[in-house]
Amino acid sequence: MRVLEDDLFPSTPGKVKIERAGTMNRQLHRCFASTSTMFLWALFLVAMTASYLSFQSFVDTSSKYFAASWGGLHWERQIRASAAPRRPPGSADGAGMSVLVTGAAGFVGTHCSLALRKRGDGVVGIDNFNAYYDPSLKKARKALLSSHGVFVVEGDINDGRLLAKLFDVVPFTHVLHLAAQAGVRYAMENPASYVHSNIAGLVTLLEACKDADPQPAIVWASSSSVYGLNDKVPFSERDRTDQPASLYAATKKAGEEITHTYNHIYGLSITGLRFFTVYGPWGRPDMAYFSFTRNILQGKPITVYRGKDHVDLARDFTYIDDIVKGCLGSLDTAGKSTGTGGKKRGPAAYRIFNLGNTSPVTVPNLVSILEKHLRVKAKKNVVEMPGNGDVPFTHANISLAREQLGYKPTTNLDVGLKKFVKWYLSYYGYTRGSKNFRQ
Ligand SMILES: O=C(O)[C@H]1O[C@H](OP(=O)(O)OP(=O)(O)OC[C@H]2O[C@@H](n3ccc(=O)[nH]c3=O)[C@H](O)[C@@H]2O)[C@H](O)[C@@H](O)[C@@H]1O
Repeated sequence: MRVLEDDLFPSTPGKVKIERAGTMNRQLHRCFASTSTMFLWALFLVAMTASYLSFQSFVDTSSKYFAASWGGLHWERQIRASAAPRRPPGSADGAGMSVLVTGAAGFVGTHCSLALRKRGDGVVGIDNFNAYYDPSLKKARKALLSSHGVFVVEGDINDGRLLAKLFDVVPFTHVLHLAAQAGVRYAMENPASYVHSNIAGLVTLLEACKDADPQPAIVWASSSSVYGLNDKVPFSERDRTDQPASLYAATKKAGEEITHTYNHIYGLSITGLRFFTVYGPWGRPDMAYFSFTRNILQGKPITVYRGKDHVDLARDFTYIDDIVKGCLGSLDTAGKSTGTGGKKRGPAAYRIFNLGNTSPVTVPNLVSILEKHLRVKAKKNVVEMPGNGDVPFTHANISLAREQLGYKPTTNLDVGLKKFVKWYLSYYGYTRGSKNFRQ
């Protein structure tokens, strides 16, 4: 109390100087005292920050290893159970296969996994549930798979440790590789995601496959988009594919070259499937038939692209059940991989097939069919096709797949879209007139 008063109010004017000097001393002293206090506080704060940061990095690192959504005895038991074939003993088509399906919670992945499971093959799925489109649809597909005894691991094909672990737990006979960054036009928005999934992810997967013992046979999804600016119709596997029109197409084409390398060096059996605009129930919301349906029902306009000189765009739209038959046919006829321990022991099959419908339909016709099944007129904005990677038309020649896989598409666009619309209305809970959507 005294010090405080002294400092603030000198007792006699004559002593001001002396007192001031004394005060200054005290102030200096206090100043030094407060500087050292500040220094101590600063030191304390630095120490706190450092320990916080190192704790954070420990949390980050440890979460990679300890909080991963995979691993452990229970997890391994689930994987083994899901991978075990359950074909009836003595069935004509052998013991059944164990298939690792990548992108299992995707559109084609879900349908193929279910079909394999239903005929008694073992299936384990892997999917990263990314947010390219509504992940709740992917979760719903996962729940559907789970109700049929198919286990889906939440993980990324770029995670080499996870893949190695999966091959450690199960000697998969086949890999059906469908995980990819899909979509032609989105490649201009997010090019890196295509490199990440379709190039880096593919290589990580192939590395795991070539290291696996036994090596699995691989069937994977390429795309009709590899034909790019090819204008010779219908597209045959022998046609040129060196003029991609989008980065998406370029990454799929790169995938064909990369898989060839792994076939050549390591003896991996490879089948690449060029899918032609696949559609159907549980489909992808980013695709035109799906987003058109949503907009038409909500009374919103749709944008219909048109080619140069007012030519309509056309696609060889292929129904999902036909694609599933092509995928299973490819798995059934895939020759074995020949390598072991990362070493090739002999030549292995390298195949590429078109899986299309062989009857292209124009986009305005697609819209008319949807209008018919939805019983709602579309509000159409017709605009010239922007230069965003689209190609004017696709048309598959499927003679190779017919010969070697017994592939024969049976569903036309009218029938297929009717089935899609039925699924769409049941899934999103639309009751006609009430516009009661759940999206
Ligand atoms: O088969 C393939 O290779 C590809 O098929 C589809 O790609 P795409 O044929 O472009 O399918 P959609 O995006 O559904 O487009 C279909 C047609 O509708 C047109 N479209 C699309 C969107 C739109 O708003 N308006 C419109 O007229 C497109 O130009 C195209 O002609 C898939 O999205 C790709 O992942 C796949 O690899």
